Amino acid sequence: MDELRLNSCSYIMLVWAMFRQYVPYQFRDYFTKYGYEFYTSFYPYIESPSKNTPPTSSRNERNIVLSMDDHEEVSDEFQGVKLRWSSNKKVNKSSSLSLYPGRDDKRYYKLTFHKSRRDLITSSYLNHVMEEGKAIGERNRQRKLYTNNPSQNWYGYKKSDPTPATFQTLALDPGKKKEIMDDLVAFSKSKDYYKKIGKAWKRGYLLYGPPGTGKSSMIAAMANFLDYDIYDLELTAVKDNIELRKLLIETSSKSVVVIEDIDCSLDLTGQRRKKKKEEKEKKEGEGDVAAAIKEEKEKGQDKESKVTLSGLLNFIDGLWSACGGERLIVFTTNHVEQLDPALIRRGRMDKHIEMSYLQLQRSHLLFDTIHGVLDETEITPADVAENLMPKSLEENCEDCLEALIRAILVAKEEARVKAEEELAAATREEPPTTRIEDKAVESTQLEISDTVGGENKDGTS
Ligand SMILES: Nc1ncnc2c1ncn2[C@@H]1O[C@H](COP(=O)(O)OP(=O)(O)OP(=O)(O)O)[C@@H](O)[C@H]1O
Ligand SMILES: [Mg+2]
Repeated sequence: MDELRLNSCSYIMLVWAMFRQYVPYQFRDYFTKYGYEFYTSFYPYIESPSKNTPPTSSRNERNIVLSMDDHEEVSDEFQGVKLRWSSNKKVNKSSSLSLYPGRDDKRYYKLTFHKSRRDLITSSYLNHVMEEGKAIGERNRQRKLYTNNPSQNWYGYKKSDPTPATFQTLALDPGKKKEIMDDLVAFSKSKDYYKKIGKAWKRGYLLYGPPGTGKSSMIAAMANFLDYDIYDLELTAVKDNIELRKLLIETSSKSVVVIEDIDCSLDLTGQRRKKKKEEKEKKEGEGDVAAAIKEEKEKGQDKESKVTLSGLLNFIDGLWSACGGERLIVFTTNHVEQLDPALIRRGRMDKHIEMSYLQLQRSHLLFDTIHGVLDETEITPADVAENLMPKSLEENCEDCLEALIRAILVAKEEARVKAEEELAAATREEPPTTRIEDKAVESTQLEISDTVGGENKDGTS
């Protein structure tokens, strides 16, 4: 038996070697194609990875993409109609002489269906395939975070992965969170609406609130929720309005263009006010003040040659903003009151979202303690996130919550001492010196033992 097997293998090897030696490359393809069809008619399995087209997936892709091998066939069904796709290649005549035959062959897919269903296939099936292909491409594209870095002759974008914050990880009033998510979904599905009213398919969001309240986290959550790229635009790195327009044109659709801390990105907000102030001072004849402002203006002349308020307004809703679609423009600021009203009016910043100090939801035995100490203490989600983060593997939920209570008490004591200092400064008395940490830790022990060790304050255990 072994001898027979050995002989048949050697015969096959001999035939294969003669085939590759004497059959010209162009004809080989016919033999392979019909040989393949003959083979698959007996062997119903599909092998993967196939020889020429291994499965592909990029770092961030969620699914593995299988592609077809040469001469492979795949059947499909659309509205009850059976179709067959086969992968083929057009052999390039010159490639038979080259060292690497086959490298310049043209590969294509052939679709086979019954001619009576021609209309259905050409009118709806092919569109369906294109839409599906686009949707898969969108789902599998690797989203990126771009920033504008000034370089020698043009502003390029550096790419890296978007940050992981999501609406699930964002501590925010549930009603407010739902309102924002619904607004985003409505925007992403309103391509036809914007087309009908003749408006650019874009929407502006202004996120404002104290430092550490989650503005940047909200941007990442919005981009992750809609699967958008993020273009983090550093205005101070932009040479002038022309450059700004160029950067906008280079942004792709399905993206969020972000300008963080807009109030201090550039002195945009003061420009109008400064001009008004100059005119007012001039009218009132206070020559020296006007001269001083004029001199300051000359000194900072190069600053005004950068992006101007009108350049930014055009950036947001001028003609340029209509090129490309499905884009969010997000500004963040800690000082919304300092922004020029024209910059944040509806139509530019359509939705204003205030990110504020944390209101804690009822969640844990220590809640009452935290709620009690939280009165009049302003604490940002950033502070809470930092203190709730376990500092070692041994720390558990209780340890983190106690660390949070300590931090809140320290913040409260700091606020009390600061208020006393301000009061003393106002009435010229020396404030009592108190070591904040000792006082806070002492009252923490008191608070926690009341709640956790013994009974709750209200007598429940
Ligand atoms: N609402 C929140 N929910 C969850 N984590 C938050 C929230 N707000 C802040 N954080 C945490 O605090 C850190 C700082 O938050 P973030 O950078 O979003 O604040 P910010 O409002 O942008 O601050 P700044 O105004 O200084 O830029 C983040 O790493 C995040 O983990
Ligand atoms: Mg921020």
